[in-house]
Amino acid sequence: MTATAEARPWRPRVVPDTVPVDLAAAEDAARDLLAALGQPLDAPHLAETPRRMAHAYAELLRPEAFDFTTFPNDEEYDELVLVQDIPLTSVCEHHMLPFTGVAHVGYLPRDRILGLSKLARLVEVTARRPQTQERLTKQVADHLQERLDPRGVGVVVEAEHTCMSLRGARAVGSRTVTSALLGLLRSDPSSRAEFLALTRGHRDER
Ligand SMILES: Nc1nc2c(ncn2[C@@H]2O[C@H](COP(=O)(O)OP(=O)(O)OP(=O)(O)O)[C@@H](O)[C@H]2O)c(=O)[nH]1
Ligand SMILES: [Zn+2]
Repeated sequence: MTATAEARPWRPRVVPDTVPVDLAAAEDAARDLLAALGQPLDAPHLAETPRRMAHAYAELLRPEAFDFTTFPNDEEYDELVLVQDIPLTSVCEHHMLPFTGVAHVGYLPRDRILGLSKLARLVEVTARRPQTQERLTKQVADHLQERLDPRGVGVVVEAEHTCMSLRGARAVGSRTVTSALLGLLRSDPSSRAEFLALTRGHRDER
């Protein structure tokens, strides 16, 4: 790469793997599901519900492509970059019920820095599929490591799973915390401690 090319923003597109969505078939299936669950679908107030269910799930499962815009790290900034409290909505793959919370995503830059909003977009694109919280956390970290090649990556996710709070165990208010640390944020004790203290300190304030 020439010096001029390096000075420019670099914008590879992140395009999620998606398959075409058949909303009409989803609506029929939602109608069948509700009928099988004994719901009176001929009642006027439920007439539109299968269509809404199909659209709602399609929306929850529809990731949007985005540009992974990076810039040269001209100032050789070498401290932690951390975006806290990125809102998160995903769907648990076991029950297809939502889990919601926040992600804290950070990295230690090397040659390039990332457009800050791209950390939030990366969380969003990774969340819009049937997930476990552990996989979601690891995928965000791995993706950032592969694309940006920073010296370290840290991801903490805190979420409430409605499959555990609204039904089943009914553990209302319980939060699950997961983390993925790579590179120096995993191996260097002081970098690791700083990242975890910043994310934990933030949690304790709430
Ligand atoms: N590890 C992990 N488990 C999850 C996640 N989301 C939901 N689960 C769990 O997946 C498990 C599925 O367990 P099963 O026993 O097959 O399902 P179930 O009979 O509906 O279980 P209960 O929820 O306990 O009523 C439950 O313990 C859920 O709490 C997640 O993101 N990560
Ligand atoms: Zn679940």
